[in-house]
Amino acid sequence: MFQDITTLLLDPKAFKDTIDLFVERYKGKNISVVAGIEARGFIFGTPIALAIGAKFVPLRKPRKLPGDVIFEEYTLEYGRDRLEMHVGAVKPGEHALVVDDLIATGGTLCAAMNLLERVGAEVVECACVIELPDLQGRERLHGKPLDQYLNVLGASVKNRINNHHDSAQIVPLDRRRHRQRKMKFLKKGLNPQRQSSRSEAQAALQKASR
Ligand SMILES: O=P(O)(O)OC[C@H]1O[C@H](OP(=O)(O)OP(=O)(O)O)[C@H](O)[C@@H]1O
Ligand SMILES: Nc1ncnc2[nH]cnc12
Repeated sequence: MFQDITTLLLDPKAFKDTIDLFVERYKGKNISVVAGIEARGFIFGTPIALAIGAKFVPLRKPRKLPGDVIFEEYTLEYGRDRLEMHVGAVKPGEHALVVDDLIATGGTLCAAMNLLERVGAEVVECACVIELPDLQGRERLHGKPLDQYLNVLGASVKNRINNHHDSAQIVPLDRRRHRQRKMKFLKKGLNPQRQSSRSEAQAALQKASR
């Protein structure tokens, strides 16, 4: 199922509640960097960074950042991708929080942590709104705690949001929508500039369209 966070964003009170819950946890914890993962990690990461007085460092998909970058490649549920970070954005010894909307296989968060650790930063925690526990993404976090504030399986915080904000339910979209998105991703893999090889992407496309 594709887990969609845009319903949460439609309700300003619920969105603010969610951000506040992260801020309560991280304020005063000596975190100087919030690293947000493109694209949905930017939505949650920037307000958290502003509220705790940390700088915001975007971790972006290939060829988006204008300066010199270091990068990490990783595998997703369907295909491969790559995250990039500007050289010099994070200094050795800094304390970092990684923020994304969702952890599935953990490949994306693992790549983000590797980038930060390669430049000598310490990753304090990874913060997400949703966890898909069946995919066991936690196991790829190098032992770093995952802090999740709106667990789709019904953690207390999700209940707080869902009980108080009728329009803010996080809803799984139907399988057709998820499949369409997956096909779109795999088609992008047919572009030789992307990380997936042409033959890998074609094989995956055939499998997905069965
Ligand atoms: O735990 P993982 O298996 O690595 O998957 C989680 C990642 O997948 C989604 O992003 P996606 O790669 O679809 O990119 P997008 O947000 O730019 O659409 C999501 O926003 C996470 O970043
Ligand atoms: N099931 C899912 N829903 C939303 N985003 C995702 N990214 C990876 N898997 C996902």
